[in-house]
Amino acid sequence: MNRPVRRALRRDPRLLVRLAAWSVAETAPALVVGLAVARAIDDGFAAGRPGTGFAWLAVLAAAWLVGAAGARQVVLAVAAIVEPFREDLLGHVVESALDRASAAGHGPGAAAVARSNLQVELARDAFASVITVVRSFAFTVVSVVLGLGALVPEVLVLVLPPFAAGVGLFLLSLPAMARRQREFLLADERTAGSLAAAVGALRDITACAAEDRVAASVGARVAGQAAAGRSLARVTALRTLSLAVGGRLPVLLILAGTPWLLSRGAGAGVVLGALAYVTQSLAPALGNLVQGLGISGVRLRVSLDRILRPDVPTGPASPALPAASPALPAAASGRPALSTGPLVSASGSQALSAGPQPPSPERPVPSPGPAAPPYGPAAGRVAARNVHAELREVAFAYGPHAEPVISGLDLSIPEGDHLAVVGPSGIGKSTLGALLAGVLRPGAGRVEVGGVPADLLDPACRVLIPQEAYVFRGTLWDNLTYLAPASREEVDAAAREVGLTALAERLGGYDAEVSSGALSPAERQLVALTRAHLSPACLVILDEATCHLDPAAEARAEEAFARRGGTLVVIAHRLTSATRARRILVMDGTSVRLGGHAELLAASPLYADLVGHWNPATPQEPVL
Ligand SMILES: Nc1ncnc2c1ncn2[C@@H]1O[C@H](COP(=O)(O)OP(=O)(O)OP(=O)(O)O)[C@@H](O)[C@H]1O
Repeated sequence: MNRPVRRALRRDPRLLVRLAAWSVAETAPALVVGLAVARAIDDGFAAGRPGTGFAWLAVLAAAWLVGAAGARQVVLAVAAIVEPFREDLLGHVVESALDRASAAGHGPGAAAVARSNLQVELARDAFASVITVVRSFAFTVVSVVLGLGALVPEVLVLVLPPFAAGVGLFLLSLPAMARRQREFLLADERTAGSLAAAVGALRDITACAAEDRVAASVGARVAGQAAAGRSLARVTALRTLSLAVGGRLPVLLILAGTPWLLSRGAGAGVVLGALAYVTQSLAPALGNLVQGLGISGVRLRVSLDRILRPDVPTGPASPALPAASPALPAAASGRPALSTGPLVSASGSQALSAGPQPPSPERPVPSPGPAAPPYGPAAGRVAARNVHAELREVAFAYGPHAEPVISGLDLSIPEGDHLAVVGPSGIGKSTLGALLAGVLRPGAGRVEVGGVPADLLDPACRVLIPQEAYVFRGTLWDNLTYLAPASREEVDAAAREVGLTALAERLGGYDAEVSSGALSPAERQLVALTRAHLSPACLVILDEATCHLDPAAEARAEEAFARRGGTLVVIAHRLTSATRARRILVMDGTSVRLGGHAELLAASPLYADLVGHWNPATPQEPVL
């Protein structure tokens, strides 16, 4: 770790000489302050010679000017040392990235390089800060010792021992402090990283009903950070003690030793001058050292560790959610959970396996239906005997004081049903879909699927496809088989059924890389629909999942799901969806009505009204 630092310091000795020379100028006030105050009082104002007093104060003012000019040059000299250090580290980062990329056989990861660059900037700043602080401390101490020696050498006996004790205490506590500061820094980053990951994955977390697990995981990070903070606070007390001993005790000793100093011929000005040296120069220099080394030194170390030894786990710069992604259950929404890893096929395939056999990529998806075996639950989830959905006295509101979107709803959806849900926009259709999928929990009443509360149901039993379909960066094949492994024939068949074949060919086959941004909304919907079609779920909820498709493509996709078996709930975007369904649920806010198309036309004014706005002769249907 020290190599780049040593290299930077040894690169050009002239730079160090220049830095030292300007440091002398910068610390001119520290050298002069006590002397000027003492002489201004003893030889000037107290002796009735104000001219001499002002002259000494002018000397002090001149020293401040010299100090200011010196400080400016010091910044430039430090930059001259630090910038090559930065370039050195940058070169290392780029070379390592290229080496790793050529070893792995792909281009350098831009994100990794960007992260390392950030570490380089942090290391550069920390290095500059450490040089500044340590150098300033050394020059200030020498200046103060010289100044006190010139003023009244006896006072050194009162100042130096406690000051040395304070510095000693600080140096003794430094390793523990650095360690704990570093642990706190890393804990802080881990908390921020896991929070950022959780916020970025909120949709997936909700879809997978993984809120409790993610909250526990983030909570553990927060608790870890709190513990690191407490532990740091304990050593910080030592730091405060070292400041008190090194910076404040000399003041007390000078005050207590004033009679002694006066008896040795010192005047009141000398005592004041000695106090000025301690309070204006020595104590601040010690404070800066303690603060600067304790924080910047640790930052320098952590950053250099990350740059030079990226494989050493010093704490992720932007860690993914720990443990959450590999174990999250299959996405109820038909979307992958957090990562594009292999998790979903595992949980998705287990869902229908009657026994403990491992999932096989070639194993055909059993056709769901009343004779389907009990669904094996994902971890922490409950198996359902069937997917008969039952809603009893269900009420739901989006907040404790919000108007309920759904209230007193009773609904029975037998296994194998094909139900269309229609109603005006904002009436609660998606809310009903989310309750059925277990993504939302009812405020009152029960929503059960196969006798199991919907939110506790094994996610593999049902799939909810929302309006905005989710496609992750990866191959088309990975996107399609995300919820369950499938053979080539099965994928071909599902693609044909749903209407994805032409798109798959146009993209260049199943191995083509796809991403959300590269596909149109309709193409994304086709991918998500085919993925759901391939899944083992026996309860499929399409929440306007075909809204971007043209009417013919929508009809084809819906019919494919109707033929697929299992229970199908279509939250209709167009009324044609209703005419294809076996039963239609009309939601109108205060009540719901269930029935067939003809029956509802006669019995539900709202349904008749919705249909009345729709002229089947024109392609323009009312949007629900
Ligand atoms: N997350 C939420 N927080 C607060 N209110 C919400 C939330 N989601 C929906 N709502 C409100 O709940 C009501 C029902 O919304 P919902 O999306 O279920 O209706 P919808 O019938 O599906 O509408 P659309 O056909 O426009 O999609 C609306 O008033 C909506 O604004």
